[in-house]
Amino acid sequence: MSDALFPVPRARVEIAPGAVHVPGWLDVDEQRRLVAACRDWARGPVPIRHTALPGGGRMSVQTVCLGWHWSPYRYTRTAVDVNDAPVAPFPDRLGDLGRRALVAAYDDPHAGDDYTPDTALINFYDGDARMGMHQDKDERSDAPIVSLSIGDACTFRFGNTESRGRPHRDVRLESGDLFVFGGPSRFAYHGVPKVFPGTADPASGMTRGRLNLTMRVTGLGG
Ligand SMILES: O=C(O)CCC(=O)C(=O)O
Ligand SMILES: [Fe+2]
Repeated sequence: MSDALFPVPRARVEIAPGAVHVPGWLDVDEQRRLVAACRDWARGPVPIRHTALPGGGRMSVQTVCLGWHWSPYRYTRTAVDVNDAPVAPFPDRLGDLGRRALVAAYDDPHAGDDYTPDTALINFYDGDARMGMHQDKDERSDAPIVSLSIGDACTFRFGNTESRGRPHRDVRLESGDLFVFGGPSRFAYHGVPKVFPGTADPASGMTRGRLNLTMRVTGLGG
């Protein structure tokens, strides 16, 4: 039976209360469109970069932001640690995608009604890039985080709200997967200990590396 004629809802997997993994949520056309848009955003007005850390190091991941610029550990309207350019606006169609994502993840037609993300962080992982366990806590809002993955698969480690340590669950995120964390899981520690090079399907638009886009509500207004 053809998927196109009889679309079947994707299975949702609840990883923790409020944290849901929806495998294969984006179809390949949506993945390709998003990759093309991310390539544009990566060029400027703020070029994608390895974020400098206060300790002197740099993140192995490369990041570019929309709506608000994130640098450790705050949001600003201009790229204070790059070229001081105003960041590209947060596009309406990403907000629409974010609202659809909540509907799918929480299996509730109204889950996205009041969701108005105003920033996106676009992360590119190549080579040995990874991301240590951290909380997304520079936002002044407890609205859910919507995370989309395209390209190489990775291990996404989803922990607890108390510490970087156990208990945690390792989830393999593949191209097109959606992961939402909100409610009691909104401030859970999470990270990406491993990316699996060469696992990307070129049909996704990514020939190498992993792209991750997270949408957030900063709660900063204006
Ligand atoms: O790449 C991912 O899946 C997670 C990214 C992340 O946690 C972040 O940008 O804060
Ligand atoms: Fe994060």
